[in-house]
Amino acid sequence: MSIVNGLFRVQKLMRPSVTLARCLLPATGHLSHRTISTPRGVGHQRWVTSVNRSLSTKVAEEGYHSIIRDQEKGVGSSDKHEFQAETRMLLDIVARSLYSDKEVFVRELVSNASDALEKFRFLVQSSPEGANEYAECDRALEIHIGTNKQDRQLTLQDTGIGMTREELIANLGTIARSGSKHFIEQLKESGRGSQENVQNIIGQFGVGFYSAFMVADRVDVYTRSARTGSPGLKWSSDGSGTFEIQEAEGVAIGTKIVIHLKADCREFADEDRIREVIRRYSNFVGSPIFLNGKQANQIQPIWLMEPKQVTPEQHNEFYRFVGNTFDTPRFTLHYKTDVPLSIRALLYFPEGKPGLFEMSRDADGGVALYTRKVLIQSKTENLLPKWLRFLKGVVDSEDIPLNLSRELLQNSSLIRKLRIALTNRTLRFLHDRSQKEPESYDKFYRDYGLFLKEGIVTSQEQQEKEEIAKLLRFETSREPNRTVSLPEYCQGQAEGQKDIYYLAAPNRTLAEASPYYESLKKRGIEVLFCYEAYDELVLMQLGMFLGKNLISVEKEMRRSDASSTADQDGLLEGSLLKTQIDELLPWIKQRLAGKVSNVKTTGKLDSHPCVVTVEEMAAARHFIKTQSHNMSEENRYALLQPQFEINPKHPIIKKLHKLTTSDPELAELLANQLFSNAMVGAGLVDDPRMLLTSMNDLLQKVLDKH
Ligand SMILES: Nc1ncnc2c1ncn2[C@@H]1O[C@H](COP(=O)(O)OP(=O)(O)OP(=O)(O)O)[C@@H](O)[C@H]1O
Repeated sequence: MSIVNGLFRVQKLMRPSVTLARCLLPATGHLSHRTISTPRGVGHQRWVTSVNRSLSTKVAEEGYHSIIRDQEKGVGSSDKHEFQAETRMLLDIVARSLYSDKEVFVRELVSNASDALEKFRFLVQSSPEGANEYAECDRALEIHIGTNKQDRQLTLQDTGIGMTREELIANLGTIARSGSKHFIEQLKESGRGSQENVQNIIGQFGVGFYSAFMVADRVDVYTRSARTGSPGLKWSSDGSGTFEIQEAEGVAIGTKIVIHLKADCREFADEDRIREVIRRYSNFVGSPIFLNGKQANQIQPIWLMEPKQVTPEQHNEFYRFVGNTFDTPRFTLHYKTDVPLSIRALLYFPEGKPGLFEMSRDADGGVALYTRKVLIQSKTENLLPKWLRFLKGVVDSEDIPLNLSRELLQNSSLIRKLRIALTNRTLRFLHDRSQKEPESYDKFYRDYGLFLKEGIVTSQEQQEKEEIAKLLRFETSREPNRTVSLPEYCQGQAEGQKDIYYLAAPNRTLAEASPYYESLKKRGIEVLFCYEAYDELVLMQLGMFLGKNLISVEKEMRRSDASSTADQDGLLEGSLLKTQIDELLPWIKQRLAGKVSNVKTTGKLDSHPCVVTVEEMAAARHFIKTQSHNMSEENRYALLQPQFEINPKHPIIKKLHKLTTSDPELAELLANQLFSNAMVGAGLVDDPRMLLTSMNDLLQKVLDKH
């Protein structure tokens, strides 16, 4: 008590501008040796810092500091409100949940308290009228937690922004939180699902304030907004369907949450249990957390430490804190630079595979932006490109002015510069990992390769696309079970090979048997095999790499006319004669009218009778898979413009030529079947069952003769 009184006395002695500066300081009370600009000007910093230091030392010496008092009391009548329907549903599920990690409610409430402190710090900082608009700006920004075993109570109190009556109704009566919204949506989709399902979803999103009802019979919230002249308020609910609000006296600025614990959750009234939970999830919260009067968190900004001095344990803890996660980081990128911008970055690559939620482009990024230890925004959009949304961590840049508004942050050229620098550094780091830890990198690539591909497709800069592309890996025609990068492929190219060839197929066997690959195989040219859906679209989007064109094998086949001219001259041994070809091509074209745009011969096939080529095979396949379902066959062919290429040396084609005169009906069935087969081979038929009827007609006709 005496220390607390002493503390306030010293604060009162400070001049107003100094006390304001005190609340602008990073709540850590740690020392910044730089001068921070405040709305009231620059200059008192060193003095304030030293006062702060002596105050915190004093607190530390005496070891006890608590603001929790049992002094709040509701006065007058109370208003009854109903929770929004979705909130009721959420509360209902949360209360009945057997979720084993109930302790996460502490993390959620501490995180809300910390947000409330940061919001206050930020508002005062960015508002020139800060000192007038807000009351008691000189109060210390802290979080206090009190346990009371006897009454089975847990209390969390912060000195942050607090809430007005309207805010109370909106914030604690409806679902504002994006995570909770997703939670409800998922739940609706899974038709409420099994208990296990519900638990997984809660674990994935967290449900914010409402998670308190996992452990509470009743929750009382006392709050007073920091805006000058705001009244104290009490919010109370048992989490069933309604909540009550009334005015209250004895309420300090900020928010105090009193949790009346359920009988089977009495463990959370135990100091040691809560200390353990704080250590696990909230150790690095940027403001001091006092548990029963003793500081319980570390609040050391480890991203500002020398990278070599941070232990793996510290990284693990910090990663769990910033990432809201249970795993450990697989890679850690911790670096600092002053050119071209001042950057202190600590970025983690998650160990776990990305969940469905992270895969969605709607998912938030996981990197917080600080400037000189002051949090500007926890999930800063645009700080990294969307495709790097799986990264967790912190970026601190002294070049970001303290009073830059969050809206301005979205479009700031500074943020753009930061993004470019961070992206380049991350790419360089991954490239390094691929060289120094190829096995770990390959595993990362298996888990997160899709994000890299998204980066190539979404990036606007060819140079950036190519930098990302260096990280891709493909098996090639040369050797099974071994992947190569694009630079390695280029190094292995024969002199004079101008292009990079790729082939999309579901697996190696189909790739090797592809008719489009036959001629390149004969020429001994290495081809990248793409087994993943979208790979070919990614390479098509990439277009070029190190000045070489990326060409699909289908395109290569279609574009080379030279050899087919040779065919048409009848130069190839065992081929149909030119006169026969001249008869056959128009005949086929007529029989396949409405389906093919052109029929020609090719010298690039050996064991296959024919293929279909289209202008851009990857785009065509994507179109067939995603958009062609409601389209007539006629329109589909009109859009695809397939070119039918036949092999004039192949026995079936030679036979076809004969049949055009000896048995035109059978010849027509055969031509149609060959075309349909080629369309299947090209991956341009979404359901091959369509072919069965015509195939049976053909078989029947052939078997008639026997
Ligand atoms: N201690 C607090 N002080 C002031 N406002 C609070 C406090 N706790 C909660 N709130 C308000 O209630 C709102 C709802 O809280 P909840 O935890 O459900 O979601 P959230 O914190 O907004 O979610 P998210 O973490 O996704 O941003 C908060 O956005 C905040 O405005």
